[in-house]
Formats: sequence, structure tokens, C-alpha cells
Amino acid sequence: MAGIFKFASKDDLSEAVGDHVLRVTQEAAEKDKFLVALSGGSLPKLLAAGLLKHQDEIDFSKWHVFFADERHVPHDHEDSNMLACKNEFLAKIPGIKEDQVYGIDYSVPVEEAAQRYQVAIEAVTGVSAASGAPPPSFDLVLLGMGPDGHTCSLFPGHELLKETEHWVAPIKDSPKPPSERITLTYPVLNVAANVFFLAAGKSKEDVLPLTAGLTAEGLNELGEAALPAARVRPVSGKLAWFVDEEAAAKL
Ligand SMILES: O=C1O[C@H](COP(=O)(O)O)[C@@H](O)[C@H](O)[C@H]1O
Repeated sequence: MAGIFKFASKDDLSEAVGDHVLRVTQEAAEKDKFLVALSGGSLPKLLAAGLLKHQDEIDFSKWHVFFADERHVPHDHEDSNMLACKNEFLAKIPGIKEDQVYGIDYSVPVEEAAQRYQVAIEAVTGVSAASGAPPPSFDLVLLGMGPDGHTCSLFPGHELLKETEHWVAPIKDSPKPPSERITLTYPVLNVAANVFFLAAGKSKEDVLPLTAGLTAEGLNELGEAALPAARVRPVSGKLAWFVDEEAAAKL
């Protein structure tokens, strides 16, 4: 089972995540690049206060910000995960410049957009998928989870859960609109150095025991039948869940 941190309110949760992000950046102080993947949904709002609180202590100049998943829409579209993150905190942090934030190319078909996003990750990390090298390790991946147990744009029962080759994949039939999206895949998620899930609210209470609360043995037994969020288990990185009391009611 992952480390689970439980809080009385969303504000407390946000503050704790901010403290942990600060700690992780301090631990990576000797690195010249800090690779982050952000999510959309409820996460940008949940994360904002905690992160902004530490904006003078975190060296954002090293940050390269990608999105764990993104909807195939223009950058100023209300469904854009990047826009949500910009509105909530990215645009409020002077240390993060426009060219440190990697949006998808929505002007090309979603398959091409996914491929180009992987190329963008290759360019920043210097790791080439074609060379057969293992995927690069993000320093910090911040994930949300839907009430159905999806995370990123990895949905229960979807073919993409079986992806073993690509780091970024397109999806054209997302059960949650909009239908076209790109998403990081397990090969890259599960080599991250730190994965933090943020989950708050009653709509998550039924799914928390099946994801955050699932033991390693339980995961082994379920195998591919486990919910997408439960299958994010970094092989040597750290996994932590930040949840509020409402979400944790059935844990
Ligand atoms: O569609 C998405 O949903 C998930 C979960 O969203 P939430 O509102 O239930 O937190 C989110 O993590 C993902 O980035 C987003 O594209």
C-alpha cells in the first residue's frame, strides 16, 4: 500500500502537498533540470495555494513542466488542462517562463500530437525512445483520479492500459469528454522519482479503497483488472496519496 496522508480540509491537503513539493525540489537541488508532469480536473485548484505558498523557496528556473494528460483542444480552450494550471498557479509564478511549459500541438491530429509530445520529452531529457533506452524519469508527477478510478487519460478497461512501448499515447474515445486526448503511459509513469496523487471530495470515497488502499498483494491478485490509478506504482520512486477526510471515508 502507498503512503496515504489524510487531511481534515482541502486547504490542509494543499498546504501539505506544497510542503512535499518543496522537499522534493530540495532533494533534487543538484540537478540542473527538474521534470514535472501536471494533471487537470480538480488538481490545479487543489494544488495552487500550497505551491504558491513556497514560490520564493522553490527554484522554478529548473522546472520543465509537462502534462500527465491533455485534452486535444486549443491552449485557450476551457477544457485545456494547461489553461487550468496556468490560471490557478503557473501564470502567477514569475520563476516559470512560458518556454518552460510544454503544451501539446493541437493543430495536428491527436496521434501526431502524442508523437510530438513524446519528442518534446526526448528533447528536454536527451533520452531517445528509438535508442531503446528506458523512459526518462520525471522528478515529480502530480496526478488526480476520477470517481471511476481513471488517472491521466487512462480509463478502466481501455486498451491503452496495455501500452508498453510509447511514453505518450493518443486516445480518441475517452469516456469522459472531450473524447480526444493525449496521455502519459505506465512505462513512463512507473519510472518517475515521485508520484503524488491528490484526491478530495465524497465522489472519490468508493474508489479510494480500490486504489490508494490496495495492497501490493491485492494488486498482484487483480493484475490487469485493477483500476488504472491503482496500477501507478513507481518501481523505485516514491508514491504518496494526499486525500481529504471525505475522500478517505471508506479507507
Ligand atoms: O479528465 C481528467 O480527469 C482526471 C480526474 O479529474 P478530477 O476532476 O476527478 O480530479 C484528471 O486527473 C485528468 O488530468 C483529467 O484530464
